[in-house]
Formats: sequence, C-alpha cells, structure tokens
Amino acid sequence: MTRKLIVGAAQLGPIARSETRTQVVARLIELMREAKARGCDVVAYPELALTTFFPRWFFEDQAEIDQWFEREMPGPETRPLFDEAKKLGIGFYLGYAELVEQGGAPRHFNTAILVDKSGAIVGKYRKVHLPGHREHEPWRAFQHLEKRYFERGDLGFGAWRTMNGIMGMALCNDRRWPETYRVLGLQGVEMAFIGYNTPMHYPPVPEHDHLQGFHNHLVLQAGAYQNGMWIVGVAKAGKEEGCDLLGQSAIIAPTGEIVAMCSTVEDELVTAVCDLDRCRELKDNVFNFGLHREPETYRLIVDTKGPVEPA
Ligand SMILES: CSCC[C@@H](NC(N)=O)C(=O)O
Repeated sequence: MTRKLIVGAAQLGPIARSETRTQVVARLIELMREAKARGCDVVAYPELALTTFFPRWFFEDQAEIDQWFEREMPGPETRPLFDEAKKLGIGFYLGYAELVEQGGAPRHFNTAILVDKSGAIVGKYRKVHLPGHREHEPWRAFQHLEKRYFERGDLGFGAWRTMNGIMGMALCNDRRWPETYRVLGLQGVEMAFIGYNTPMHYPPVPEHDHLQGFHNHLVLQAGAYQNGMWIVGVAKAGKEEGCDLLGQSAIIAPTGEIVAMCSTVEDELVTAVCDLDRCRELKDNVFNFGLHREPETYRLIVDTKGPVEPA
C-alpha cells in the first residue's frame, strides 16, 4: 500500500495591522475549503498566520505586545477553523504567537501546531532559532524584534505519527540551520512543515537582498534531500505594512526537487501528491544514517556554540 498524502501549501498575502483574527480566519477557511476541493489531506499555513508580522514594530507597553498573542488554542476567534477542519476531514499546520502562564509567570513563544483530520491538536512546536535583535534599532527601515518578544522554544524538535506518516515542524529562521532538519531526520520524519515571514530587505546586509528567494529554496531543498523528507515551506508574502515579504511557497520532494510553487505574493494554494514511501529512496541509501553517519566525529556540533579556534 502506498502512503500518498495530498498536501496543500496555503500561502497568505499580507495581513494588515488593522485586520482582526476573525477576518484572517475567514481567509484561512477559504483556503482550507479550496484545499479540500482539490483532495488535500492536510493544509499548511505560514508562521504567525493570525496577525500581521508584529515584531517589525518596537512596543514598550506589555499589554500592547500581548494583544498579538493567543491565550488559548482554539479560542473564540480560531474555533471556526478547527470546526471546519473537522467537518471537512482535513488536517492543518498553523503558526501563531502563544502566551501561556507557567508557574504564575507569563511565557511568550512563536509556536506552530499540527492538527489531525478530527480537529485534534496532535503536536506543538515552539520556535528555537529566534532571529533579529532585542533592543530598538531605529536606524532600520523596520524592526525584527523576535528576540525581544519571544523566548526560545522549550519543546525541542518533535516528531509525530499522524496522517499515515511521521511529521515534523519548524518555523522560518529554523530552516536556515542544518541542525533543524537533522534532528527531525534522525527521528525518521517524512514530512516537515515550515511556515515563514521573510522580509526581502535584510538591514544588516542589504547586499544579500536579491538572494532571499535563492537562499529560501537552497536551504529547504538541501534539508529535504539530506534527510530524505518532504518539506512544505509556506510564506506570508507580499507588501505588508510597507515591508516586502518573500513568497515562493514550495512543496519539495525528498530528492530535493521542487514539485509545486506559488507564483503570486497573495493568498494562493498549491498542492502536490506526496508519496511518503519515497523517503526510503534516500533514507535507505545515500542518507542511511545507521550505515553512514559518524557522530563521534561531530562532537563540536553539540558541545560548542562556536566558533572555536582551529586545533
Ligand atoms: C532577521 S532576518 C531573518 C528573517 C527570518 N524571519 C523569521 N520570521 O524568522 C528568516 O529567517 O527568514
């Protein structure tokens, strides 16, 4: 029996600062219905998919910051998405800002969840590689204050058996780090969902601005190939509050080939039939970890943050 999963990458166009959760969820539901009509088993949305990308602004008032976060999932505004998923019998991956009380203290995470076809949350991931800066840097055209507003994820890179396969999650900047994919790959992940918000302009090194699309696919394709997994990379795209965000959401095969890609920077769904058994072509051969990895020679990777002096 083949394990073919039909997957949708539901790219979002810009979300205005004034747009409500209810308005955004209506957009998500429309994409979900389209995905179902095209036979999808699961649909993936971007990182921080319920609001505008708020880390581009410096806020000092904690109440103003907290308004971008979800205190419950599903909550009153997101419940219709879960109800629709259950009604349609379709899974989904969703990124959002999460605020939890732990030990009487508030904790803020950049989070993603995986929901199965019954509408149940089966997995949660909290972003590990937080990019950007902590302090206000007024010289920038826009801020990238993820290091200020979120703490590092505390759940590691999990893997979940669901929807007839082994699924993993990551978020945006995580995709630039080979360690992300390898930790997923070592757990046998067959499909990884990765939502992103990637500004086209990178203020510290603007000479790389024209390479944003290249670097996006470079890392997603390498991660897929080197670990024998499908990757679903999903953008929030377009000109959002004056900031241009990369599109090019893509579904990538374990061979590293792009099999579907968005061609707009608006709400757009692309789909692909993903045979999870094709992961074996890599996992049993050139990237047979049990046969070919030499972890004792990789000690620096886990023992050191780096860089170190050469021996
Ligand atoms: C601050 S520069 C990098 C921007 C980063 N964006 C996110 N959201 O992680 C990314 O890796 O695309």
